[in-house]
Amino acid sequence: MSLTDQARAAEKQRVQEVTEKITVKITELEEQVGLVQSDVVEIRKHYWDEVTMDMSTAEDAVESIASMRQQSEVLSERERTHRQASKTLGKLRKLVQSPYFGRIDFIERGEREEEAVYLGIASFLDEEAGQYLIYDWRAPISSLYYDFAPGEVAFRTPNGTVEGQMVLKRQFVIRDRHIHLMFDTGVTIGDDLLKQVLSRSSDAQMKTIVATIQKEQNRIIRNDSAQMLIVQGAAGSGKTSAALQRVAYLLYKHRDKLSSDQMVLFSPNPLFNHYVSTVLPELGEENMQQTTYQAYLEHRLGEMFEVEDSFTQLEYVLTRGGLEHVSERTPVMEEAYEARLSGIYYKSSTAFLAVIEAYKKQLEQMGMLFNPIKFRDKEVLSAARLVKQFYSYDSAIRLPNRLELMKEWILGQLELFAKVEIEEAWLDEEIELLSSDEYHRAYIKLRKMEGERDSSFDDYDQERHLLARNVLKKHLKPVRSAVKQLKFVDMIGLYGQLFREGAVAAKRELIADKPRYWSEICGRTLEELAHARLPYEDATPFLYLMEAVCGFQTNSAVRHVIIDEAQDYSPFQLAYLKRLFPRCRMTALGDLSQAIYSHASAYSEIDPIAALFGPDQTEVIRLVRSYRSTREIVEFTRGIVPGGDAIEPFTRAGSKPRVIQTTDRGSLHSLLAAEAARLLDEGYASIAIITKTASEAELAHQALTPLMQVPLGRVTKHSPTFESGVLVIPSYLAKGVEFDAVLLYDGSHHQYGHENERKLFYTACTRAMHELCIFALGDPCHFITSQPQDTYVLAGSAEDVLS
Ligand SMILES: Nc1ncnc2c1ncn2[C@@H]1O[C@H](COP(=O)(O)OP(=O)(O)OP(=O)(O)O)[C@@H](O)[C@H]1O
Repeated sequence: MSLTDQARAAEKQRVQEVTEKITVKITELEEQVGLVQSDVVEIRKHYWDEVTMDMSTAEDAVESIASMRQQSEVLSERERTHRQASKTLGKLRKLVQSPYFGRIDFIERGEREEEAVYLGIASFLDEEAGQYLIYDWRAPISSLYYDFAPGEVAFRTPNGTVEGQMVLKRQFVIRDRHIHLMFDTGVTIGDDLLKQVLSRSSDAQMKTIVATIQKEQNRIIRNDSAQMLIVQGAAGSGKTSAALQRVAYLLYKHRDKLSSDQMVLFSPNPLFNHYVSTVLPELGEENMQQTTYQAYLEHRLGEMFEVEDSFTQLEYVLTRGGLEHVSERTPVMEEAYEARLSGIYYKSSTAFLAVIEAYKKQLEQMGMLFNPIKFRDKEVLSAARLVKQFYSYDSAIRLPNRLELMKEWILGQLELFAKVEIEEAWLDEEIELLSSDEYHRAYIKLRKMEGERDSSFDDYDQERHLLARNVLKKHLKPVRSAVKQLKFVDMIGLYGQLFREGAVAAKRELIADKPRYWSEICGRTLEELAHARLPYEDATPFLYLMEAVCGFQTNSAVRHVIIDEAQDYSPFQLAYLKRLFPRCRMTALGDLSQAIYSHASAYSEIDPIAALFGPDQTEVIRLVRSYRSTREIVEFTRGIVPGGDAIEPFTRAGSKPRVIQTTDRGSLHSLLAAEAARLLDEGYASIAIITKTASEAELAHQALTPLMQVPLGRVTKHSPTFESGVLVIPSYLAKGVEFDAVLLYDGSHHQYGHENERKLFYTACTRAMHELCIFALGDPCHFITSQPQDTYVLAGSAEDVLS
């Protein structure tokens, strides 16, 4: 719809006026912030001058404390004002460059006058006129912009629904205070603007989408009713984008009671953390806490074990136990591999979670294991004695509470032990080795105990006793502290017991439906535990058992948990997170088609996740439109996964994916290098050469580096960030991120010949925004050849392509 010249001129004029008003406000605020800052500095500098401290009498003391409190209140009030003003200033500085992106004219039912509502990343009030010149995109009325085309409309407010007519919907692109683009639109959010946004080059960091949020994404962002919001959406459908705008929305809506540090985002890897870390600051909000599940496991178990990470496990699975290139694989090797797969699957299932629950119940009656309490070479309390003590408590008392009683009892026993141990000769030797400092300290202490009498170390017995007590106390400290941390519970033994034949008479029945290769699984688990190694598949069950026995650690401060790539979590892991954050709401975003791990995915059936909060508290939203890739790429990739035909491409055209077949690695590398150079020439900023595994990435990087005209980056699981340019990245680390062009390193049948590699292949291909080119060393895999011929171009042999 074209705008009249008059309308254009009026909008230009308005932008000028609004940015001028914002500029004035910025100047005012800068002054205010400066003043408040000097106040804060002054108060800090003269803090104690203003406080009268006199502790002579009780009354003076009370007065002194009151004066101190008053002074700190003044200081915190100034600091708060400073923080608030700086935050507003930050928002205004963004706003002045691009004050708004949308306008809707709305007439409320029963009213005659229409109101023009301009939407930006924050609201701006003209204080003199008492009128909002810009509305925050998160304000209730702003939802009209995302949800409706002009016509009959309605929006919800805390006081009820407001109905009316939208008579105009206009979009703007304003940069550096100038209107670059402006048009009226009939559809929800004009496809033209979205097409323009999506055609731009990708970036090493994600961008906000507030100007072009789609209706179905708005449902995710503004959902405030579900305790558990499950988003199941196609690759590139905007799950992560919607989740980040949702965080901004919730921070706005609940600004009196919710702060960014009460929200936690679980990301698939540290690289992804960096990738999304600029979205909220771009919207003028502080970032929420960001972590990975792996970092949490490390934090809890890293002291006890060498904890395997999920990527090492995946690498094992994808390289078939590191035997990928071994020509003569024996049946034993094959079996060990299959056994581990079966173990991975079983240990992440809800069936195993139920086994652990049942095991915990059983431990209430029998089967607890303890580490003996040792001091030097003596056993203070044997494991058997601890077991006896444990089961002497009332069996109705919960395990963690009984362990608390045990803890007190053991500390008491250590006191008794110390009374006898103090006579031992080794203490005399230690006393002789005391430094003069330590000796002096002991003397002072003795004087204090003696009531400051001028006693000296004239009584040998007294002196020896005192010094021995000090020395013994020092040596017993680590033992006492281990007891306080419940380290006397033999957690490794307890977990191992689940896999040990006949360890506890009844427990074998706990595992009624044993998975395939059960005895191999048991053997391997016990061996790993014996070497203080914890395979990734054991980490969550181990932690769960530890908490069931010793007491659950919870974090009640966190009110909202967002789990991205939720399909990569097992139902067990999600259940664990739910327990860890008992007061939180959850948003889980996932795509079953990208479930690349061998364990059961929480997304394979919605039921187990819905059960976490109950069906009444759970809502599922599906996104089927894919925004990232061109229509041609989506038409090709959607055929790879079951149910993919439901994925709708967005109408952005590009060229068809190409498949280039070669027969030797030398020409594969020359072709890849030539293709990367061509894409750079065409102006693409980010080009990813995606390999299946990290070991393949290392090989590819080595071989390609000398052939490239630009520096070739390489992403590993330790990379905290990535830059634009050309880089080599293993498929599973490319999750969640995107590139202008993807060159799939080797999509041959040899590399992607197994059914369980389908989703990995799909994930890798769907990282491409504008160009996808798949190389194949030998025959292309059947995930390609089973696609309709017209969805890709087969570029013959290497010679054809080069010529
Ligand atoms: N409403 C929108 N307006 C503009 N861009 C959008 C919109 N929705 C999604 N996009 C863009 O589409 C791309 C994919 O979005 P995003 O990464 O959030 O998808 P995803 O569903 O999390 O993808 P995946 O599961 O494949 O990682 C991003 O470049 C994002 O900016």
